[in-house]
Amino acid sequence: MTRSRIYPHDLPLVAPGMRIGLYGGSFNPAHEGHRHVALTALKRLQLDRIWCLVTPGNPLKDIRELPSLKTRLTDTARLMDHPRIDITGVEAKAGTHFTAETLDWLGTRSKGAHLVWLMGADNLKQFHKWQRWEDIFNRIPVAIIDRPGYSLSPLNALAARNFAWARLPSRKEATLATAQCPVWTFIYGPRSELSSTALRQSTKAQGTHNAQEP
Ligand SMILES: Nc1ncnc2c1ncn2[C@@H]1O[C@H](COP(=O)(O)OP(=O)(O)OP(=O)(O)O)[C@@H](O)[C@H]1O
Ligand SMILES: O=C(O)c1ccc[n+]([C@@H]2O[C@H](COP(=O)([O-])O)[C@@H](O)[C@H]2O)c1
Repeated sequence: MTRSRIYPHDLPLVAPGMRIGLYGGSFNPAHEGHRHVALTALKRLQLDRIWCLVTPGNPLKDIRELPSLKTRLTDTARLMDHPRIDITGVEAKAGTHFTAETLDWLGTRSKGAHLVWLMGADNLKQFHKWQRWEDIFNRIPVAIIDRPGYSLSPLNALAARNFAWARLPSRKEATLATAQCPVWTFIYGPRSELSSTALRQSTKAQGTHNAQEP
């Protein structure tokens, strides 16, 4: 049993004024670093809910070995296990792989809510490669969560430089959800070393090790 609800094909309920963090990810597999990001955002941005948008496939990643959406939804819910963190596979249903398209699709369906886009600092570094990335900045507040190895360099990346003037200072981060776009903030604080890449590598190494045992 998990306290996070799964919405395989639709969205959780929205109430006017609700502050919702949209947390897109591959979750291949989900790990405690993801939970750390979600809990940090809930607290520091004073959000009501987080929706984990489990992607049908990140357009910038090789998805040939991506586990099924169903597996990733179940595992992410088990990992998050929080009454204010919901898990949805709605992007597959909507047929959107690109975040800008997801935001188009969410438009009328989340009317009255204050949405915030959440991502780790590694994604800020390559954000200018995302489809319509400036459009994303112009339409939704963005929160970047610090990650080991990415505390400084992403701030020199194109997206951060072009929108430097729209950065909200940390002392005001709790107002991000209702601030006027473009607006973004970088959330510093405790960080998690975990990554899906490291977990996949250790699972693979474990498999090789077991296969070699007599
Ligand atoms: N430890 C972490 N600290 C901060 N952000 C994280 C962390 N792990 C994942 N994220 C962020 O969570 C989102 C989903 O990440 P994803 O599911 O791709 O996990 P990942 O560990 O980054 O995976 P991979 O190693 O395969 O790239 C992304 O925005 C990513 O930046
Ligand atoms: O829209 C894009 O061009 C785009 C490019 C790369 C990643 N994304 C989204 O960013 C989120 C994080 O992806 P990932 O693989 O780093 O977990 C996920 O929701 C992806 O769909 C979106």
